[in-house]
Amino acid sequence: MINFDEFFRQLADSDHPLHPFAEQINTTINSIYTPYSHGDEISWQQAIEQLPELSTESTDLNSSAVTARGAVSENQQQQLHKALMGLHPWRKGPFDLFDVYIDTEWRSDWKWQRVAAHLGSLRYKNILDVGCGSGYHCLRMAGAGANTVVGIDPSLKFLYQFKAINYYTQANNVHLLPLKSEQLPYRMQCFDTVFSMGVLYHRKSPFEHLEELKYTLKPGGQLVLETLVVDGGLHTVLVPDDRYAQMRNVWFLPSCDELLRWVERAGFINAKVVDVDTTKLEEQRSTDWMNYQSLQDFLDPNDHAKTVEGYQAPTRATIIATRK
Ligand SMILES: Nc1ncnc2c1ncn2[C@@H]1O[C@H](C[S@+](CC[C@H]([NH3+])C(=O)[O-])CC(=O)[O-])[C@@H](O)[C@H]1O
Repeated sequence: MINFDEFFRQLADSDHPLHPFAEQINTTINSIYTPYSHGDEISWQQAIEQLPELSTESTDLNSSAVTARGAVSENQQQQLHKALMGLHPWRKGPFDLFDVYIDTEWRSDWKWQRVAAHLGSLRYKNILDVGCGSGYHCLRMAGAGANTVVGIDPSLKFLYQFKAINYYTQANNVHLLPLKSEQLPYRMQCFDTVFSMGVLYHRKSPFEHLEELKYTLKPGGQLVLETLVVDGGLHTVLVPDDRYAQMRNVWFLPSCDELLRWVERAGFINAKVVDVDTTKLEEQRSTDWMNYQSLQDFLDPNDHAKTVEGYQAPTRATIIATRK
């Protein structure tokens, strides 16, 4: 099972920025997470139990693959590979544990490289990563010197993947919780930076999401918002008829200008687009560690500028803004 003891142990310190919310977060987690009520959780737990005991001699949270190194035998590597494969599919990474390289579906390091260049220093910051997946970016934030990183994601399997990784990377200031942003305590106003990357388009109400993000931040805190956009000017928004790039749960894809307007109307200032990037086939692809379909299968085979549904191919913008 996923155990949050270390998180709550740290929150018991009255100086911890999340201290005032400990009880409320605990109540919420208890109301939504009943160990082993998900049919696959036993097999994920078994994968964790099969991880070999290895002693981490060094870690590197600052290079493209989040890395743990140490002495390891060939036998132990095989055991590690097998246990980690028990948590397939691996979507966000890459990771390198004792020379077992988890070549994830996404080169999340490419996104981090595009985004991190515009953030300023993360040193001593308290950070929230909404929709954190396996926690890859959370670990990169810790590598950049963050004080505390809280990642939230409703998908329990990602928490197990993080548990496996952090068993070796041992970043005890990074915590993943099985929460949606809607389930966070209202008006926490305790984070210096909030990331929402790849989440806004999954929300039926983008303004509610922007409000949730705003109230997690201290006044003057920084929003880092990454989401799918379309070409066009102000007042341009795509609402797909049904699926978008085969995804069922995609709702609003604004143009960059329209997105900036949303962010400012939601109560942020100094909003600016720092990056726009059309996802390349090399950035999101099937690998041994994610052997289902991937971007190539979601694009028009005759015209990679379009999705199979005929929409603009996935293009993502990153916006940085400040809470008023
Ligand atoms: N309401 C919600 N609250 C919190 N998380 C949510 C919610 N809805 C969906 N998610 C979670 O948001 C993540 C979106 S993926 C981005 C991962 C990472 N950030 C990345 O930038 O690579 C999308 C992509 O593939 O880019 C998933 O893990 C969902 O479970």
